[in-house]
Amino acid sequence: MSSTRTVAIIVAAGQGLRSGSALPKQFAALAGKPMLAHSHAALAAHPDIDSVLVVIGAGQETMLAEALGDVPFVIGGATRRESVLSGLEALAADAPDRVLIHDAARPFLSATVIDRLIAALDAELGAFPALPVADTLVRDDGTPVPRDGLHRVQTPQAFRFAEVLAAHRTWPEDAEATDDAQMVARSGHTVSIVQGDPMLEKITHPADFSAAEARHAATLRVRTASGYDVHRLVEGEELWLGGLLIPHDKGLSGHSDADVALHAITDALLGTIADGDIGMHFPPSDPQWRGANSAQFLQHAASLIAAQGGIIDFIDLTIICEAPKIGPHRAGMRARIAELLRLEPGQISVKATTTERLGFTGRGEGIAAQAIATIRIGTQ
Ligand SMILES: Nc1ccn([C@@H]2O[C@H](COP(=O)(O)OP(=O)(O)OP(=O)(O)O)[C@@H](O)[C@H]2O)c(=O)n1
Ligand SMILES: C[C@](O)(CO)[C@H](O)COP(=O)(O)O
Repeated sequence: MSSTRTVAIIVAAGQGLRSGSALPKQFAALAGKPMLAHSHAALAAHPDIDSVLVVIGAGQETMLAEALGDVPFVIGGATRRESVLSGLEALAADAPDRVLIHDAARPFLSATVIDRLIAALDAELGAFPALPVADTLVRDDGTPVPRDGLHRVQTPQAFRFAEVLAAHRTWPEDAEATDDAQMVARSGHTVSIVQGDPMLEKITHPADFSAAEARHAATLRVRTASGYDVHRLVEGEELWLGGLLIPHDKGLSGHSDADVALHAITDALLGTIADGDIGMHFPPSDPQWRGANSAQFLQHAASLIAAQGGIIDFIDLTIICEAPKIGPHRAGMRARIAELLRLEPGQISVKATTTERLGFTGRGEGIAAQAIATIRIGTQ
């Protein structure tokens, strides 16, 4: 194990005014979680990064806690440069060897880019990712600007800690600097370029959100999983099925409301992320789930998928019973399940079959349900 200590700073103290977002953009939802949570997870999970410090604006503490829970943070300043300096100064008392400085506004950070930066730091004082300019460049009056050797600069930017701190501390107040690499370079140090990543595009304007969602969706892979459940039909119980209370002479019995259809879908969703089954998340032995509305089980499974950046594409549910007739309730079930999963009814299929009076369903002793869930999710 290396004795070199590397810390990451994420600057997230901006207001995101150009983004048109109701929340400061770094806390706005993107691909199922707050934008900041994406790069924080990537940095925190990297084996060469020892810790992550977030720099937020004054008054953004609650939004940070909602986005990431209890994580180390400091308060930044009125400009990006001031926010970076706040982060560096907070680390200075117990200075790491190396620091990566990253914009929260660049959410999709891969381990590969971090690897490239860390490798470059073995030989250089600093390194940053960049992409060559591919478009023709012109000035306002249409005069072409030669694009040879021009790059679009991204973050994280990686430095030996002492050098970047000194560059920030000595930077003239009135001098302009749009990133940290140019500050270190102007102190006379070599800062090298590593290959950037189109996924690291900065989110600045309103249209950047949908473009980022589309870039993220293109990286996802399809997964399917099935769920199956059975509950006993008894007299004296309400019948909850597919999220609806259905008039019937019997109801399903179980520890919760026994909505066998929602249970099958919940298990199918959990299956797509290989996260056990409904009994593991909501043990029948736990009294808090006695009589519980199964909608919360379904929504919990959906939230686990969203937390991994997954997208639910389709649910196919089959209810197996002799009675009640499902046809009259099909549209209501599709609408309710769609509402609970924040999908469109067109993404929910509800089918029903009898077993020709055979077996426990045929004798009306119970209802069975099976579901297949299809989602898209990242592979990392
Ligand atoms: N005072 C500031 C300003 C910006 N940033 C951070 O620097 C990154 C890049 O800045 P930018 O995209 O310009 O974000 P905002 O300043 O929030 O955007 P706007 O200028 O539209 O308000 C963002 O992660 C942002 O949160 C910061 O930490 N402190
Ligand atoms: C640091 C940066 O992301 C590198 O491209 C960029 O300079 C930030 O600029 P902003 O004007 O603070 O958004």
